Amino acid sequence: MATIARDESDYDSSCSSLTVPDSSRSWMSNLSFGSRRSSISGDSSSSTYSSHSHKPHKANQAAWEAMRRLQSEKGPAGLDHFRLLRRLGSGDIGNVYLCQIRNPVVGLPQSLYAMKVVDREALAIRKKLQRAEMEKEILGMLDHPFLPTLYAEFDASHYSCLVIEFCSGGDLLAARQRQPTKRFSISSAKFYAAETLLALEYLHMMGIVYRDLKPENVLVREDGHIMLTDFDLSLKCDVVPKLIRRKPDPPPPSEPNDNIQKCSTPSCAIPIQPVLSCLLSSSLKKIKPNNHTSTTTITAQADAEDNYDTEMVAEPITARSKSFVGTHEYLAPEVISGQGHGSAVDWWTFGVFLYELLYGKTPFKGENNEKTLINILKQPLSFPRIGVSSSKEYEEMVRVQDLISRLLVKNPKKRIGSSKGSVEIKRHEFFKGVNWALIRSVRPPEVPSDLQKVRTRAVVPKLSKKERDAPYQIPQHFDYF
Ligand SMILES: Nc1ncnc2c1ncn2[C@@H]1O[C@H](COP(=O)(O)OP(=O)(O)OP(=O)(O)O)[C@@H](O)[C@H]1O
Repeated sequence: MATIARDESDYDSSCSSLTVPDSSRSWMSNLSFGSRRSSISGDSSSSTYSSHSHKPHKANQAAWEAMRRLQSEKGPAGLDHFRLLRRLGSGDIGNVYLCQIRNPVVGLPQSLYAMKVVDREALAIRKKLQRAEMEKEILGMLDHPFLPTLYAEFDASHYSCLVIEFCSGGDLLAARQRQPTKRFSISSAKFYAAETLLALEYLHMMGIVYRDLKPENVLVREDGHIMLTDFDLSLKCDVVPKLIRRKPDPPPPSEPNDNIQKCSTPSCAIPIQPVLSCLLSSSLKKIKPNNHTSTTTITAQADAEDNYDTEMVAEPITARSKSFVGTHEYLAPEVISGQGHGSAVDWWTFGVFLYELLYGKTPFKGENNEKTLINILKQPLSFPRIGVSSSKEYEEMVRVQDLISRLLVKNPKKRIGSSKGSVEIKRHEFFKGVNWALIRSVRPPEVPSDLQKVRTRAVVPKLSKKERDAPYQIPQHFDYF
């Protein structure tokens, strides 16, 4: 599905992007689409770039160590330190290449990296340079098992190069299409959705609204775990983490699907106690999410004295944007209507994503993009009938449909996750039993086999020997226009 990119506005003062709104909203007539579902965007940013030199959870990685040693021995990384092996893919703002360090440090295994190369001059002409800048800034902030590590970034001529983690397993769209029924089993969908939810949770805690969730943007690592990629449509905002004290969950209702409009937040939740000032405060350092376990740890702490649970909520609820960004089939109603949107768009797209993983299609797809958008605004949610093989599977299906129904609520204020973020969603019955802290140690539904890797290699275009051996490898073939 094609990403849609429109120059409109992110107008909230708490956001790092401020541009002039496009009042014409004539996007329907001038979009172009490739084989991937493309995204729509219109962001800008003037924020400063954060350091990416400290990545605690990557500290033991050979790829990280090799890069660190390269830089300590040869100085700042540059294009001549890398050999580009093949093109992995292209998107709206750049090409991504598989690459290696040219003369690797002796004793360290040769690691593979992905290098995203964007042509700054071409992007400036297309007024998309700020999208690339935003992506670079966000990548520099990330340190999470399900998000990419930025190993190095440098400019070469008018190209900007980002060296990030390479995922050998392709994306979740391709993985879904490889399934005999073109859809995942409930347990596989739960696994991928749970890891994706943790990635979104971390992003929201960092004040980043992702805005372009779709299976194409969820890559599969060599070990079968996921990596959410592509941040050029993301919105960066301030976030105020809070600790909430709430009574433990009541026993589950007998009919989980009986009232989809009912808020999943237990009515016994007590008022929010703001205890943390902002992301930059020193107090936050104690809880800054270096990985997905930190939230869980805090959430699990029970207040033994009065029987309340304490949980941390860091949802950027004040984020506001009027940009028309995303991918048609995944757009939230509030994005289409242009009324202004915030972090709840990610929970809408999470619902569409879960639906697509399970049913092999998105819920509101029409004959064309215009009809899709009308369906998103007007059509009630419905689920196709699919066969289940046991009563346990049937119950799982009821639970997941209930969760999707709560995510795909057209009014963003009534959508699950809109006020407390991921904690509300993680608490839903569908995810009961998921070990959030240890999910990265769970065996994934598929671990990309060697055969798959060979297949991937066969379909990505190879660079010529001359191109591979040339000392400077500034790519010549950007298909921007
Ligand atoms: N880390 C990675 N490992 C393997 N392949 C990757 C990696 N990053 C990107 N790719 C491949 O490159 C393609 C383009 O990358 P990406 O989506 O980041 O580009 P983009 O220009 O931002 O795209 P979009 O038009 O969606 O904004 C992806 O579809 C994917 O196939």
